[in-house]
Amino acid sequence: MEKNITVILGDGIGPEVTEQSIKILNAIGDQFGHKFKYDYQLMGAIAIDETGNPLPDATIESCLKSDAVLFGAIGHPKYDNDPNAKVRPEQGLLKIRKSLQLFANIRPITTYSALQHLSPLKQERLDGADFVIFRELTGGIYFGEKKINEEKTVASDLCEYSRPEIERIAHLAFQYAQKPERRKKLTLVDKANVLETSRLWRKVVQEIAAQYPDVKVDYMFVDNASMQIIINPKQFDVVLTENMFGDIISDEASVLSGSLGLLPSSSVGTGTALFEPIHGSYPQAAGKDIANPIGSILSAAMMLDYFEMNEEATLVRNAVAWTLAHGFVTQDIDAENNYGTSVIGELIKDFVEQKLPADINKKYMDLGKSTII
Ligand SMILES: NC(=O)C1=CN([C@@H]2O[C@H](COP(=O)(O)OP(=O)(O)OC[C@H]3O[C@@H](n4cnc5c(N)ncnc54)[C@H](O)[C@@H]3O)[C@@H](O)[C@H]2O)C=CC1
Ligand SMILES: CC(C)CC(=O)C(=O)O
Ligand SMILES: [Mg+2]
Repeated sequence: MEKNITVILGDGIGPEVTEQSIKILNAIGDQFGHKFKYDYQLMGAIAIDETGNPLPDATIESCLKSDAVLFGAIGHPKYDNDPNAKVRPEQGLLKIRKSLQLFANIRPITTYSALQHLSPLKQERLDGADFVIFRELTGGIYFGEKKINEEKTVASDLCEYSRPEIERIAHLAFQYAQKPERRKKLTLVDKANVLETSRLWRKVVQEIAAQYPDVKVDYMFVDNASMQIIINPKQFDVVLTENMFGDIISDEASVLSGSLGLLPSSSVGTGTALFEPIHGSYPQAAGKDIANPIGSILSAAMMLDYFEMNEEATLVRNAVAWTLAHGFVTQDIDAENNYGTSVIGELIKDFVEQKLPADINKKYMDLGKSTII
């Protein structure tokens, strides 16, 4: 198969984690006879520096023509620390999501037995926790009208949702909950005791639920959900929620996995799908070869699933699980015994290429690691 992929490296650690995913996609291509063609485009602070625009038209044009988009991260402290900045990297990200109508951001929360010692939770609470967050991505407070008065003393951000915006992601989430591998449970996370938008979400979800009688639905306020994710994560199967709540609770849920650097996502809608790790540009780590590339690599695996290359995706996920189980981890997972971003990427690539254990042993013993395959 041949696939055209728009690659947006972005800012901070975006380029170095995405580079690992490209290595692995190329290895998958060689192994399975696929051709992945990449078109590199700009977005974020780097795009502002080079063109004055956080999302140049050329980037959107490339995305619209491609089979999928692989994205790293955007964001730079020079904008984060300047509340008066007129143009910001994040505007590029919001605009690409809107332009490609990526209304559903799917964030699987996976736990790895090899990493459970990292969690502050008791193991029995965590063992087997596995849920998927369906985060609405093109509506809500991130997209509502923004205002600030002339004196800069009062500001507001409008949170607005329409029935069709809720319906389309709710159907996707219910259909996902019906999959054979799921536990047929959907939890709507909202703040319906306070917010009118949340009451609309509840009403619409209650109506739609009737079309999915095999899926058990429950409703949870976001403040309680934030606590339940930590104390009883196994109760969740599919979590459906609005844009900002989904953004926040998914970063929180990454603690169950062991690091924000581990979690991938896919964003889907009516056009080209986009795949990105859930983390940001982690500017403190940029260029240091210390960031965890696994969130990006697993996003590439989600892209392979989207291309219906399921065997290929499974191989990448197995490779990731293998590295974690054998202690090949970055410093966010183990502060004392760790490897660089590029070594982890290289090792996952070697696994995908099914290099002989003896070859892998030699290579990684040279790096000072003795427990191999
Ligand atoms: N999708 C995107 O492009 C996103 C961009 N941002 C932007 O990123 C910039 C930094 O934002 P932060 O709030 O610091 O969030 P962040 O996600 O970049 O980093 C938060 C913390 O998570 C950890 N972390 C994140 N990614 C990691 C990785 N791959 N490996 C190991 N540890 C990792 C680090 O401890 C880091 O300090 C800001 O400009 C923000 O606007 C934030 C979130 C998403
Ligand atoms: C930078 C924001 C616009 C987005 C974000 O935090 C996210 O999508 O996870
Ligand atoms: Mg976020």
